[in-house]
Amino acid sequence: MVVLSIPVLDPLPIIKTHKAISKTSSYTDIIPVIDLLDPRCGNHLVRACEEFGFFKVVNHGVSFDIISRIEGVAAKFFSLPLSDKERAGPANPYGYGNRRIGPNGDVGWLEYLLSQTDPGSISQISKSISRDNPNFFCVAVNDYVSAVRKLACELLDLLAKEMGIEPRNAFSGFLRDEKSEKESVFRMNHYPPCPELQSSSYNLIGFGEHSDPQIFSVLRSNSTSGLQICLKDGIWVAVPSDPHSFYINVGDSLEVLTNGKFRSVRHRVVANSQKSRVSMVYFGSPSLSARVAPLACLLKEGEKRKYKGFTWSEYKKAAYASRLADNRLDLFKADNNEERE
Ligand SMILES: C=C1C[C@]23C[C@@]1(O)CC[C@H]2[C@@]12CC[C@H](O)[C@@](C)(C(=O)O1)[C@H]2[C@@H]3C(=O)O
Ligand SMILES: O=C(O)CCC(=O)C(=O)O
Ligand SMILES: [Fe+2]
Repeated sequence: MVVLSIPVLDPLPIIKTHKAISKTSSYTDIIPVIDLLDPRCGNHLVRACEEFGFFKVVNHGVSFDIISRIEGVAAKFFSLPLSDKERAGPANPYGYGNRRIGPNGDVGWLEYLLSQTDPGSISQISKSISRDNPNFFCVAVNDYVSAVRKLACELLDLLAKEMGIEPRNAFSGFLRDEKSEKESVFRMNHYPPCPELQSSSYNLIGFGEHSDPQIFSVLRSNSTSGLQICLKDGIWVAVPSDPHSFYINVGDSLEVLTNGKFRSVRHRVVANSQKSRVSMVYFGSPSLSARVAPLACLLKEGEKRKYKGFTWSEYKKAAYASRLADNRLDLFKADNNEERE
C-alpha cells in the first residue's frame, strides 16, 4: 500500500503584541525614505540596504493611473465569490490560495493570488479569473509589473553606481534578463479584518515571519498597516502604511551577491481587527540558470566569502522544501576554509 504524506496544517499562529514598540513614533520614523529626486539618494540607498535591508521610495515615477488600475483589479478579484476565485487555485505554487502558504503546512490570515510575471502566464491567469473581461486584468498586471520592474532596476543600478561596481548592471542584469520574467513573481494579498482581535491582547499573524528569497521585492499596500520588519537587534517595528509609496525588501539573493553587506530583511504581517489590508508585491528573481554568488569586486582584500554560490534553480528548490520562517541562507553558508567560486 502506498502511504501518501499530507503536510499537517498548522493552527493559525498568534503572537504577543508589541504595542509599545509598534506605536512609538521614534521607531517607525527610523525606516529610511529614499527620495529619487534627491541627488544624494544613492548614498542613502546603500546605507538603508546595509542597516535595514528595507526602505521606502518616494518620487518613484510610477504613474497614478498604473497604481489605480492594479488597485481596481485587486479589489475586483478579492470581491469575487469564493468559487470564482478558486477557479484560479489551488496555488501550486501559482494561482489562488487561501490560508495555506507554500507546500509545507504554513498558514496565515489571508487569501492571495500568485503569478509568474511573463506575459503568457499573466494572460493565462487572467483568463481563469475573469471570464467577462480578462483583458482588463491582463493589461493592468502587465503594466504594473513592467513599471515596478523598471523601478527595481533603477534602484539596483543606483546601488551599483554608488558602490563603484562594474558593470553597472551587475545587480539589475538579473532582472533585465528576459528569462527572469518566468521566475519573478507577482503577488496580491488580501488580509480580511478579524473583529475578534479587538478584545484580545494578542495579534493574529496574517503572513508569518520570513525573508524573501529573491533579489528585490517591491511592495505597496492600501492604507491599512500590518507589515512589520525585524531590526538587527531583533526588535520588530511596525511599518506605517503609505499607499502612495513603495517599500523595498532586500532578498536573500542580494544578501549573497553583496557577501552579507546588505541584509535580507525578516518581515511579517499582522491582521487588523477592523480594516482589510490589500498588498501587492513584485519579487524580482534571477533566471533559473543564473548563478548567484558574492561579487568578487565587493570583497575587500582577505575577505572570505560568507556564502557558497548557487544557481537560482538550486535556491528555489531549497526554498520550496523549507518552512516559511526557516533561514534558508543557512544552507548556503560557506565553510570556514572558504569556498572558491
Ligand atoms: C512556505 C513557503 C511559501 C513560499 C515558499 C516557501 O516554501 C518558502 C518561501 C515562501 C515565499 C516568501 C516570499 C514570497 O511571498 C514567496 C512567493 C516566495 O517566493 O517565497 C513565498 C512562497 C509561496 O508563498 O509560495
Ligand atoms: O503583505 C505584505 O505587506 C507583505 C507580504 C509578504 O511579505 C510576501 O508576500 O512575501
Ligand atoms: Fe515577504
